[in-house]
Amino acid sequence: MKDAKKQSFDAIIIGSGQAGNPLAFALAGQNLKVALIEKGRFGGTCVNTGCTPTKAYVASARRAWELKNASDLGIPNPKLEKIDLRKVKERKDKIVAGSHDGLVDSLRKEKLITTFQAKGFFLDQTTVQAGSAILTVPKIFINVGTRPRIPEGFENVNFLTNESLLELEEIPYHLLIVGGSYIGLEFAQIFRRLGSKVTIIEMSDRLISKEDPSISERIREILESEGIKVLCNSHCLEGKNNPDGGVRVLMNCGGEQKQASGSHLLLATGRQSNMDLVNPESAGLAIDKKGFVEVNDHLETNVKGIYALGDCNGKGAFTHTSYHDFEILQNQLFGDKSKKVSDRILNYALYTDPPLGRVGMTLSQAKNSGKEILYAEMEMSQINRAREKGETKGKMEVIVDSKTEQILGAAVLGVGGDEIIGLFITAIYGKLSYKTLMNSVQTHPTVSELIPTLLQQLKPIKANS
Ligand SMILES: Cc1cc2nc3c(=O)[nH]c(=O)nc-3n(C[C@H](O)[C@H](O)[C@H](O)COP(=O)(O)OP(=O)(O)OC[C@H]3O[C@@H](n4cnc5c(N)ncnc54)[C@H](O)[C@@H]3O)c2cc1C
Ligand SMILES: NC(=O)c1ccc[n+]([C@@H]2O[C@H](COP(=O)([O-])OP(=O)(O)OC[C@H]3O[C@@H](n4cnc5c(N)ncnc54)[C@H](O)[C@@H]3O)[C@@H](O)[C@H]2O)c1
Repeated sequence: MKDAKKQSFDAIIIGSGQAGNPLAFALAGQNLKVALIEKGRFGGTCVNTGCTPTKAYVASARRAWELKNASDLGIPNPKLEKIDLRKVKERKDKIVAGSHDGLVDSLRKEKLITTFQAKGFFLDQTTVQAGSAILTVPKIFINVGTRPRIPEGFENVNFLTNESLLELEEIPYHLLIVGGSYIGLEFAQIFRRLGSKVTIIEMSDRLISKEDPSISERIREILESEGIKVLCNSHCLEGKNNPDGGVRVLMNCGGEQKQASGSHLLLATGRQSNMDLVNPESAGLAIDKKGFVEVNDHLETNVKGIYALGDCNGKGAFTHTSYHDFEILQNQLFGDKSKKVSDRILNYALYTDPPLGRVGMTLSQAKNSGKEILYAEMEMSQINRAREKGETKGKMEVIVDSKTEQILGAAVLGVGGDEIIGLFITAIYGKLSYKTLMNSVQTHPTVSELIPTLLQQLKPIKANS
């Protein structure tokens, strides 16, 4: 590369993810010359192989489920043809292309942004190589995200990841899924509803083990009620190809041995940071034990002028956390410098159906926090709107700090839970007393109208000693 001509910019962004793209436009808006480097598809994981395509599939699977269960609501079940995954995929590809192409078009129109379709990596603290181009800058922003983590034991088996599963054109006959968390559970219900047999294999003693046991149990019940098989406490896994073209997963090599056979295998066992792809050692960047780049509350790495945003810094693992990282940097660079990572309140939704909306502490975390807490829960089956919709699975729960009266956490597992949780998120950000929400009059008939009633039922609950 000695002969390559150096190009200079005001800023380089490595990775066109949920933070990098808005940052590129914000920097250009300040009249800065920006290089945006992307090794794959512009738009990153969420747009191309994450949120957008999976939520499009969730919607198709939901429609299939509604048709199959039409008679529950007094409508005759229609005669259904076999689902053609190519059609479902075509719809998904169109939605993804809409977002991807819109972004690429906007990037093309912005004269101050130069895009590079190549892997970007550090040569030193101010120089990055992208393909044959050598770029030098005073400021570098890393937004390289994560990729599927492939555990040991699967070296000799054909497996799918979230990326390749989304490219299938035939519905798997029997999909084995290793990993019972966000990706595993969303795909399990999607493919079950589209017609696959599905088996989830999870090493923990319960599904989505970051949640409280009672929520994990409810989600398991919901999935099992649709015919999904769940095998928890499955350790020491090994994948093997079957002679018939299928796959099998062997479990529990030390104890009672088990195995599950299927036609396809999805590995949904978490993500690993892409920081190793950027040669962090050439810039002297500090990387933690899990492979994430270390940043402070303002997203600065240990090297002056180099910042890291999104999943690769280990401070978040969602699109909204990555976008918030962009907002923090924009505020730090061009605003009043008031925004920081530690202001963020954890929240997310799991897009099973019904979905789980979650904010703040779980009950177990609140019990361990040493705070005096109030707790209330309500079954979805007690809520008229849920009954009218014929969707009574799940529950709502809320945890309050009895001294400050502020809400510490809430979960809504039930119809509309992904949207309803927003009420609690707003109350927490606004540091509202729970009584403000309790005394509000909510629209009838909604699930939210029962939140004041839920709060009236708060009772003290013992902390863990
Ligand atoms: C199946 C699935 C479903 C999901 N669903 C949701 C959801 O419903 N809600 C939600 O909030 N989150 C969801 N997520 C998580 C969400 O997609 C991520 O949190 C989000 O995309 C992270 O954005 P990011 O900006 O950190 O990086 P990414 O979006 O991962 O983008 C990083 C980009 O950097 C590129 N890159 C990597 N290394 C280099 C390099 N050396 N040079 C150049 N480019 C490089 C990559 O190709 C990629 O395009 C889901 C994830 C998956 C996998
Ligand atoms: N709705 C959403 O917001 C959404 C949806 C999908 C993905 N995501 C994001 O994507 C990321 C990845 O999701 P994920 O579900 O792959 O990861 P995860 O880290 O949440 O869960 C991985 C699961 O796999 C299990 N596991 C790991 N190794 C195993 C092994 N060898 N054998 C058996 N089980 C094993 C773990 O116990 C865990 O339950 C998450 O951080 C999440 O934030 C978010």
